[in-house]
Amino acid sequence: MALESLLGLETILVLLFTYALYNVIDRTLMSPLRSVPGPWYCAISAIFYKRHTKKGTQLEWIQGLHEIYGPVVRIAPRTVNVCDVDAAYIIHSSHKFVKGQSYAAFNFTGVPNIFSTSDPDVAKTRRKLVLPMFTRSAINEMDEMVMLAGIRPLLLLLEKRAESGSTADLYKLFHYMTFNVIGDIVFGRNFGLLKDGTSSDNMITWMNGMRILHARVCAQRTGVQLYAICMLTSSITRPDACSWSASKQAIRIRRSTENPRADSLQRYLTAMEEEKVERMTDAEIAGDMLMQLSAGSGTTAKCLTWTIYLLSRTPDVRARLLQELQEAVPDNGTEIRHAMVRDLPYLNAVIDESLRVYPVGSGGAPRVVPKGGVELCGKYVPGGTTVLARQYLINHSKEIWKDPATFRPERWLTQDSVHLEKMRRAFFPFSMGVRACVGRELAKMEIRVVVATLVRRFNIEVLPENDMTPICSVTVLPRGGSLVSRLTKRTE
Ligand code: HEM
Repeated sequence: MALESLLGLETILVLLFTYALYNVIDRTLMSPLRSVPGPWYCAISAIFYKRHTKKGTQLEWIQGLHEIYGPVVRIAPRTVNVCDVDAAYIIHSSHKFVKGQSYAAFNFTGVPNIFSTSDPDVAKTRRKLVLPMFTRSAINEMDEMVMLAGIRPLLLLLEKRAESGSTADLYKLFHYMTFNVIGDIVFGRNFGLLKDGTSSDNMITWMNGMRILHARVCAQRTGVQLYAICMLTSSITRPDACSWSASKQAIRIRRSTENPRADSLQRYLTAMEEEKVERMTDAEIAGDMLMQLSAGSGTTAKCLTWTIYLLSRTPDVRARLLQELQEAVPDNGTEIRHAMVRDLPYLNAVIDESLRVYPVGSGGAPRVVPKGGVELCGKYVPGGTTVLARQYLINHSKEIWKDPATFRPERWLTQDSVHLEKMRRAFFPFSMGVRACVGRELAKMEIRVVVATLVRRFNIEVLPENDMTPICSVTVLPRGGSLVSRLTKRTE
């Protein structure tokens, strides 16, 4: 009888209740994070954070929490978000705060790459190899390759659409263009995606590989472990395998080529020799190559999408930009090259302002607090806690920016040098410090030339059918996933 009651439903309920109570006390009253403010339910469970992450609404949700609780908020039992520039510098400027476990989702070839590694030594070595790929001088030398693979075919296609009066989904075409560019300079193969807006070179398989990556990252972030089981099926892993074998093939071909051209892949292989990095496997090299494709395509394409969208909503800004471009490139038929527009102040202000309003790389950048903990904005955050200093939230902080939601490029041209310095310090859309973006110069080059060319050559009407509500996944993107527009050629 006694045994029966011991194993009975009541006992199980009591045990469950005790366990739940223990967890609640452990995560609230006993937790070393107890002094960090935040809603009580976030201290107990990560489910609320995960739900918003899954829906893509975490940025506005966390923004709301900061308005209530201040610059440091506990958003999950072991996760803290900070909306403070000094705290962001503490987190990102040294290798002490390593990347968290969630980055393992980017291990395309089964081993860590430049982006996913949490080992500071590996990160330092890989950055030494990758940085020469995208320096200013490297970009200048690759100018013609970028034009040939991406920008010229895009322009040709858009001119055809303008002539025929049909619409163009710029969101899709910008992705094709950025894929083409990385394909050419990193893999030595032109995907030819913009020939007729469709795929050659088995592009659909490549794209699927990227989509799978995206799903894998989301699954990891939202805790859907079941996804891992699906990943075991060969039909799903095939595109990954395809991208990997294509990368290995590119390395093999390059190594047997006698006079290779000076592209990104070649700069990487040369840096390997110069740095005497001998023990890297093909999987590691292929991982770094695929990382460029993943990090360098969607981000740039989305920044282009947001910039064209924002310009379509602000005729005054568009008119001022056009005037600057007409002065810089008087003949409408001239092909715009990077050197012609690189230093145009208003064009650069437009791009910076677009990256301020929609910092596309603001998906997270979580870091782990080192042993011994850290003080952020006067709050002690213990070692092992995941911390995030999201650029989107800092970019929309009323303490730094006047009318933060308004797209106003003029703010970057202010004569108030103190205020300008404050804005510049708070502005890090390419991240900052030891793990900052290595592809920034390439991205800026593509964005400058494409925005300048499109605004100089066309009148662009963005159709109202596009759902441009920003959502946050790995990047900040429009919910509708399109920018269907009608282009007409400008005559002067
Ligand atoms: C508008 C375009 C771009 C934006 C906004 C952007 C933004 C960022 C951000 C915020 C990070 C830090 C992410 C983190 O720590 O989790 C990052 C890292 C990185 N980006 Fe970019 N990126 C852009 C374009 C590119 C391009 C064109 C490439 C290369 C082709 C590239 C390659 C990388 C790599 C390899 C890293 C990892 C660096 C490291 O961990 O050491 N990105 N980027």
